[in-house]
Amino acid sequence: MSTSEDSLITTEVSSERTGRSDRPDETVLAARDLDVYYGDERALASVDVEIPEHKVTAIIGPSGCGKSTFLRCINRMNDQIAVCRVDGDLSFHGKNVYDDDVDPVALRRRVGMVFQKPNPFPKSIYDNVAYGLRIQGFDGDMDARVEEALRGAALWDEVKDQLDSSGLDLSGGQQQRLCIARAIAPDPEVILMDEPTSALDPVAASKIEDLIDELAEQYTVVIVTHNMQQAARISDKTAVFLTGGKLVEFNETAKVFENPDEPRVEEYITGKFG
Ligand SMILES: Nc1ncnc2c1ncn2[C@@H]1O[C@H](COP(=O)(O)OP(=O)(O)OP(=O)(O)O)[C@@H](O)[C@H]1O
Repeated sequence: MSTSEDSLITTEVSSERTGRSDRPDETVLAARDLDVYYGDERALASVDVEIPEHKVTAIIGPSGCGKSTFLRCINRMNDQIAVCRVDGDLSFHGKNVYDDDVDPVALRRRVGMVFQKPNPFPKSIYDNVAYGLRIQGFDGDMDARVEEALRGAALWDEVKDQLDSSGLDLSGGQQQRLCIARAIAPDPEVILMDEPTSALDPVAASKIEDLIDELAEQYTVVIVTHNMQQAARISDKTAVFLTGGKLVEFNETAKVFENPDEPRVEEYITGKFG
């Protein structure tokens, strides 16, 4: 097993994440014995994990190991896949989100999502951000909320004079920040991100990484990434899924990257497979 002097990847694990790492963990999401099937195929197998509030949790692992499936369970996006079946418990503040009395639309208001490919609506920048608020029947100061969300997504200064232009006319990185503004406008507690930078150039990706660091002050962030350097740079906790949909290691990011408990995780992180 490696020691901290013999780190598994070249990127340093940041230990100074604006004081977040020193805060004790308060569980906001917990999976217990979570199984997910697509028809007869099991995509997640007995997953147990506790995701802490106001921190960044990275989900890593080889292709097809169930990372996106796990993310989509959290806000019940898997409901839209007819063959998908979920067993076990996935609780948000102690309430199983799969209980009959949970309204998935209300859940998604509290657990927002940002996807791999920026997907703004073919609407103005303003209307993209206002969209979710209008659906909610928000009757407060819309201009102020739109500005606040765009500022929160580090986009306001770039777009404040063109709020009526189409969101589709922005660059890829700006479009992704617009999608983040759209996700935070309804003031969720959790933001799920499924490979949010993989379609972006390195400069745009780096801006999103900085933004994720800021967002974690206010929100709980769960991010799926294929990029291990990114996971090491931006996350407080790392969950490693391996083939068969098993969560094989979950710990502080520094521990996972510098001295993992599981030999298979070390092999994965050092690029021996995956
Ligand atoms: N809509 C679906 N219908 C049927 N099977 C699916 C569906 N979505 C995912 N699967 C299967 O579930 C397993 C896990 O897929 P998932 O997309 O969650 O993995 P992943 O780790 O996110 O993969 P990647 O890194 O390639 O995006 C795979 O075997 C995949 O084929």
